[in-house]
Amino acid sequence: MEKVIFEAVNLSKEIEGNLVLQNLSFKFEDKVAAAIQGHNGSGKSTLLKILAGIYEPSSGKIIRNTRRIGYVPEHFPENLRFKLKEYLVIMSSFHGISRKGIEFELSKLIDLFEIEQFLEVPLKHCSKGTKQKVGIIQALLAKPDVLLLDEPLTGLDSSSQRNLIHLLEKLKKEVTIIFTTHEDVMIEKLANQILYIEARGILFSNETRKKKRLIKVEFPQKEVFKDLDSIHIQYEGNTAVITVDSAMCDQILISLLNKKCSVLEVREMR
Ligand SMILES: Nc1ncnc2c1ncn2[C@@H]1O[C@H](COP(=O)(O)OP(=O)(O)OP(=O)(O)O)[C@@H](O)[C@H]1O
Repeated sequence: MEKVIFEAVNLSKEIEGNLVLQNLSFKFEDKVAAAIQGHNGSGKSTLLKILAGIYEPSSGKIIRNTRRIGYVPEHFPENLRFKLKEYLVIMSSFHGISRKGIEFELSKLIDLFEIEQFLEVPLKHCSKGTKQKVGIIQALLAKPDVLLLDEPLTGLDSSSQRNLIHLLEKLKKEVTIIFTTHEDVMIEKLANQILYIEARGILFSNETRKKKRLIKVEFPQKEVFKDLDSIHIQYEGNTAVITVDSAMCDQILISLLNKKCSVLEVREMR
């Protein structure tokens, strides 16, 4: 079982007399890539701000079992006079990175996000996509274990969207990513959990796409699977392809090995 990093229990949030979120209960596990979905005004950004600790619930509770949270708001500040690199150096010092460490940390992220050619460009002249990357880099400089992204694809053209999704796919191996979005492509590529908020703030559904693993084994006889009847098994001659929740994988592997099965393949599925 993965560590639970956020748990909401009957969480409600009222802003200026308006009940925005009502009685939400959910969990996010460590290293999840979770999408928060819902119509305009359903409360997605508000929920993200609660996860970030910018807002506290009006009632109910939120348990944050995190070390450090990186939050990237939907809109990067307008009209910043700093040049891109100058701005990131200033942000690094806010995060307590030593002068010596700054160049090293920044160069890794500058390479990863491919923004080398814009380092001396004033931020107010950078494209929306570049500013979005700067926002994420700024959050990553704090070495967060959780990255919260509010509508990261808004305003980006389709190639910048693909580019950013690709980066996030790399990052999700290292860090928990929770994002709000209206873009199906982002959910399809990244999310293994979806939290859906219905209008008027009521949680409509909380669909969890659990991580799955595929196990391929050679088996002596079909009886070895008789205790695994709730698990999806596809037979090909004397090999079987079994789909299991990742959390159950080790336990099932041990049981199959004990029953003289030969394991041919184990891999993560999306
Ligand atoms: N600071 C605030 N003051 C007053 N009302 C607010 C504030 N923040 C949010 N709200 C209200 O809370 C509701 C939810 O807003 P929120 O921005 O969380 O929705 P959202 O789902 O992120 O919307 P969108 O998809 O349009 O970005 C809206 O009705 C909004 O007007």
